[in-house]
Parts: sequence; C-alpha cells; structure tokens
Amino acid sequence: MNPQEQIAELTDRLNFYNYQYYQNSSSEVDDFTFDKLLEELSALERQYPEWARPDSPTHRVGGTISKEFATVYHRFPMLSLGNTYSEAELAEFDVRVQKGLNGASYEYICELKFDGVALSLTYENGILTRGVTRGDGVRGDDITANVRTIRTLPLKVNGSNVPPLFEVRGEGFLPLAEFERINREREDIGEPLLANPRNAASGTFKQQDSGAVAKRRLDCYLYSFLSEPEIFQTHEESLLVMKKWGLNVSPTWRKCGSFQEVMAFINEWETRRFELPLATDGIVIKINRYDQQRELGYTAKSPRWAIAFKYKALAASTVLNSVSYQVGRTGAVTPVANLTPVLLAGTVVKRASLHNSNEIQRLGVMLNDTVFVEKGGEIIPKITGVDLSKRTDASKPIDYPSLCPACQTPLIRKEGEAHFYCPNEKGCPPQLQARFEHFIQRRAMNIESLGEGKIELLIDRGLVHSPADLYELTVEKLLGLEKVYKDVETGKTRVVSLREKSVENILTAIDRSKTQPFSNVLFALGIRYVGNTIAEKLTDYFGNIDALRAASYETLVSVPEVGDRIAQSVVAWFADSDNQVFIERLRLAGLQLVTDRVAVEKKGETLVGKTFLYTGTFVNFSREELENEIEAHGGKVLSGISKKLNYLIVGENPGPSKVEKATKMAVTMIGEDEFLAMLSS
Ligand SMILES: NC(=O)c1ccc[n+]([C@@H]2O[C@H](COP(=O)([O-])OP(=O)(O)OC[C@H]3O[C@@H](n4cnc5c(N)ncnc54)[C@H](O)[C@@H]3O)[C@@H](O)[C@H]2O)c1
Ligand SMILES: [Zn+2]
Repeated sequence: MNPQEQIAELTDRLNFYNYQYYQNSSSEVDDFTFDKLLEELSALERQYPEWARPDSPTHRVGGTISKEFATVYHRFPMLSLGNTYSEAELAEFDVRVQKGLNGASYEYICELKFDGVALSLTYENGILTRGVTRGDGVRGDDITANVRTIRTLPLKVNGSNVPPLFEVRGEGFLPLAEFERINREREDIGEPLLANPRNAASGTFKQQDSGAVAKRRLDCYLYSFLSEPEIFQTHEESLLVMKKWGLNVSPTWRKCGSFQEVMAFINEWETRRFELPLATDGIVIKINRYDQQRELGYTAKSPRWAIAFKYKALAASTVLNSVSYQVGRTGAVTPVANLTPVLLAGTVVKRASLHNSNEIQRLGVMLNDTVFVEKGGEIIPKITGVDLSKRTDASKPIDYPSLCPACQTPLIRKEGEAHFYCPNEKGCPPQLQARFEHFIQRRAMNIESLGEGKIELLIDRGLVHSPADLYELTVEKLLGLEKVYKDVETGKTRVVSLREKSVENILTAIDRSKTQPFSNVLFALGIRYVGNTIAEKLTDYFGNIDALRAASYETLVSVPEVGDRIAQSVVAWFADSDNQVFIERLRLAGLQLVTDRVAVEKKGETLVGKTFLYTGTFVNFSREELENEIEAHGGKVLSGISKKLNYLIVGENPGPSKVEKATKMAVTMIGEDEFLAMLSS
C-alpha cells in the first residue's frame, strides 16, 4: 500500500470504529488499539498533508448526533482531550505548557478519567432545564428526560450567588455494581450480557423510553463549570463551589504543583482506581487558572491546557492449568480458566472467564499455555491472548466436553447461541440447585436463611427435589442435619449444621414467604426470560396464575414489553405437565397466585425521575387520585420531606409544619395548576 492508500484505509477504518462506538455503543477494537491507529494516521497525515482526507478523524470530535432526539447546538463547543499512554509524552506536554506560559508559574488539577459518556447540563434560574450529549462537539442529542433520571443530579440547585444561567459538564456512567446487577439479571433470564459499563451507559442514555432508563441507575460526576461572565478564577474554585451547591463532584481530584506530583498521582491511582465504584481509564490533567487556560488555547479537537494520561489495561502473564465447566440455572455451560495464581492490580488472580467455546477458538488457547490476563472495567479478569513464544510440547488442545460435566447428559447448542446447554433441566444437580437459589432470593420468595450451603445440604439428603417440597419441611426433618464441605482449592473444611435456631429461622422464613406478592411468585417460578420486570408486567395484565396459564401466544405478545421469545417461553412452560403439578402444589401450600394490587395505568413520562409529596386538599383530585396520577406519569410519591424530595404540591389548607419544613429545606413548592402543567409538559 502506498501512503495515500494507507491514509484512506486508516481513515475509513477509524471512522467505522467511531461510528460503532458513538452510534451503536459497541467497541470493535480495544481503546489502546484505536488510539495507536489514530496516532499512526496522524503521523502519516503530518508527513503527507496532501493526502489527508477532509473527513479525517484526527481533526474532529468522534461522536455523532442521531435522528431519534432533537438536535441542540452547544453554547460552548464540547471538545475531546489529547491523550497519551507514556510518561515521556506527558513530560513533553508539560514542556509545551511551560513554553506557552512564558515561564510563569502554574498548577495542575489532576482528576480521574471516568469512563462513561460526556454530558452537558444547563441550569436556568437554578432549575435543570436541559441535558445534551457531546455529539459531534458542535451539536448533540437532547436527552433531558433521560438525564433527569439520574438521582444524584439535582433538579434544582440552591446556593448563594448561583448565576441565572450556567452549564455544567460531567461524565454520565453506570456504576460497576449496577452493571453487575443488570448482567446477573440478564444472565438469569438468558439475555446476552452487556459488554462493558461504558458501552452500557452509552446505550442506556440513548434509549427512547426514560422509564426504562430510570430502571438502570445511571450516575454522573461533574467536572466542569461554564457561565458568562465567568464567576471563578480557577478550576479548583469551581470544583469546590459545585460541590457546595450539591452538584456531584468526585472527591478524588488533587491539586499538583509540579510534574513529579502529577506522576505520583498517576502512580497512586493505577491500582487504587479499582476500588472506585465506577470504571476509569486514566487521569485528566488540567491547568488550574482560567486565564492561563485561555492563554494556552485550543486545537480544533481539544484544549492545549489539558491532557489525558490513559492507563494501559493492566495485564499479567501466567499459565493456564485447566478449564472447569460451570452449569448455570438455564443449563448454559461456561468455561472458566484455572490459572497459576498471579498478582494483578493489587489482587491475586486464580481464575478468568473464557465465556464460551467460540472464545476459546478465537483465542486459539491450549492447556499449559502461557496466557495474558487483563483487568478492565469488569470485576472478573479475562484472558486476552496467548504468549506463543512460550508454547511448548506440553500444550494440549482444550477438549470441550460433549457431555454435561455434572450429569453426563449430551450437551446441545441452539442455533445462533454461543453457549452449549445441558438439556437435563429437571435432573441436573447444579441446575436444580441454581433453581432453588433463584426461588429463595430476596426478590422472589425471600427465604434467604436457606442460603450458604443449606439448600445444598437439603438437596444432598434428598429432602427436596422441587421448590414445592420446601413447604413440606418440618422441624423433625431438619433438626440435626449436618454436612462437611471441603474447598477443593484451599483444602479448608466448613461445617453446615442445622441446630434449633437455624431450623426455626428457616421454617419461619418459609412460612412468611407465603405472603410474598404474586409477581414475586411468578418470578420465582424461574420461567426462562421472565425476569422481575416482566413478572410485574404479566401480573398487571393477567392478575392471576390461571388467566396467565390460559393465555395464548397471541394474547401474550400483546402485553407491554412481552416479545416473541418471552411469549413462546411462557406458553412452553405452562404446557409442561410437571410444571402444572408444581403450581398446584404451591397453591395447596398457600402461596399468592392472585394479585391484590390495582394496576396503575401508564399515561406518560413527564414526571420520570421526579419525587413528590402533597399537603392539603385539591380541586381536581382526591389524595388517592393524585398519587395515581403521579405514578401513572412515572413520578414517585415520597412519605416525608427529605433531601430526596423535589416537589411539595400545596393544596388548600396545607399542613403548616410540612410547608415550614419544606421552606427550610428549600424544596420547590408548586400549586395544583403548576402540577397540572407539569403533567402535560
Ligand atoms: N474501541 C473503539 O472502537 C473506540 C472507538 C472510538 C473511540 N474510542 C476511545 O475513545 C477515545 C476518544 O473518545 P473521546 O473523544 O471521548 O476522548 P476521551 O474519552 O479520550 O477523552 C475526552 C472525554 O473524557 C471524558 N472525561 C472523563 N473524565 C473526565 C474529567 N475528569 N475531565 C474531563 N473529561 C473527562 C469526557 O467525556 C471527555 O469528553 C479514544 O481515544 C478511544 O480510546 C474507542
Ligand atoms: Zn447436566
């Protein structure tokens, strides 16, 4: 390839990666590879400026705007950041700063580089009026409704000297715990897993249904303040005041007076960042004084007064000793790599996920190979490659089992799915155990006193085969049972024994589970693809198990959020005679198979993410109607005045103490008319 072709090829390729990344929230390559290719293109363009294409990604912010949202022009452009992975290049940046400031002294503010989605938020008269994505830097998508679902983002800012109009910028992200929760739930119902927290956050912010967005608890850290005229002298001052006004500023930033201090900050956070509740991919270094920022200025794509130092994904190399195969609740078989223990990002890694057999093939990994293990945003490290230079005759191909490792049933693979499955749903021990664990979890029947090995013990002794058997347990059957567990890895033993107190706890919890609402029972049944949310939708629609059982495929697909796959799965589940017996046994045991709640019909989303309390009487609504109206529009009714309350709706003859408390806590008070206007806004 000649340089012109090379430039064209790189331009097309990087534009494609950008498109996938910003438009479809998916990464075709890892960030390090992307950044290296961009650098390569940049170097070629410097050498052969005549071949640089007008659509080159080197001069432009990578994002795009979409048709699904209204387009908003930014008051101030939203730029990217220059980045580097090396200390030497960072030192060069420092030298450029020195020169640019003609020898004047300066300070840096170092912050973590949060790995999410850049957001611009506008406040008018203290009220959050607009949330916009970075887009192409000049204009972005208006995602105000979605941004309002972020609980830590104040809908109203209170404080002294708040300018009538200002903009704050920050990073919207999906906390790691939330990312893991969503993936556990997806795994539970057989949905494909979200790849990483950044892409998950990006995809979530772009959803049309802000009710669905609210269910994923997005969060946001703010790191920049803009107003005209400027009201601060330094970035530090802006961070302190934002914090004081209740805007969520991460406490991890530090002022650094020298390059050495910057390096110390970078080194300190290389491993500490894994303790943070969100994914980070580097450090952002910014000149503190605004006048010096102005003096240094901007390129077309990024400020000259700031730079990102990005951490290479932390990697270690170690030996793959064996592969274990875990069988999940749905029968899906997941290969797990057992490694020679190795230190990575401050923790000892002994295991890594291999996802599925495609992944083993893609990596070309063999037993006894030396492999690279990386820790990214996710908790479980992953194998990213094989060190072929260390491969010896000892390397042997991984024999993917054709039989279930637990029950020896031949595994099957459904078309279009990456996983192999054990089809022996009713007899495969790990599937059985996982079904029990699903049944007893808090969001289902809430019998968690059966956790930690106790269920295993009951299955082991043949006391329970189906969750319905739980309701026939007695003190006599349980008292005195004991089992010694030996950890294969550590050799340590653990005794699980059922004495009087734990037997009492178990039986009480089982008894109490009979009052769990129908939607919990429905979720507990473990019908594939019927997660918590779908169980609630089905409950709202059918109201009881008999109506659901009688429902045809056509009826089911007409239920909100129920698609083809779920409907098929529900029909198939009820057609199974064992499941019918199961339900009858649960009915006899006294479980709730009918709902007692009156479904609130959804009317709109104008109140999503907002919280309300009311006081007094109203012209258009009874109190109950008012509550229903709030919920029907996606809002939430709180039980008292707290920091979490956004609006107090004040009717006639309001309670003086509520009004007084709301005034003291600066809660926004609105009348019935304003509330009506909000409903339809
Ligand atoms: N893997 C892929 O396919 C692919 C494709 C496109 C881009 N990317 C990655 O994205 C990068 C380009 O994205 P970019 O233009 O958003 O640049 P960037 O993410 O490297 O840096 C700019 C962004 O950093 C964020 N940020 C986080 N913490 C911050 C803080 N404390 N202060 C200021 N900003 C902070 C802001 O959102 C800002 O817009 C590339 O370098 C690459 O690593 C990857
Ligand atoms: Zn099996």
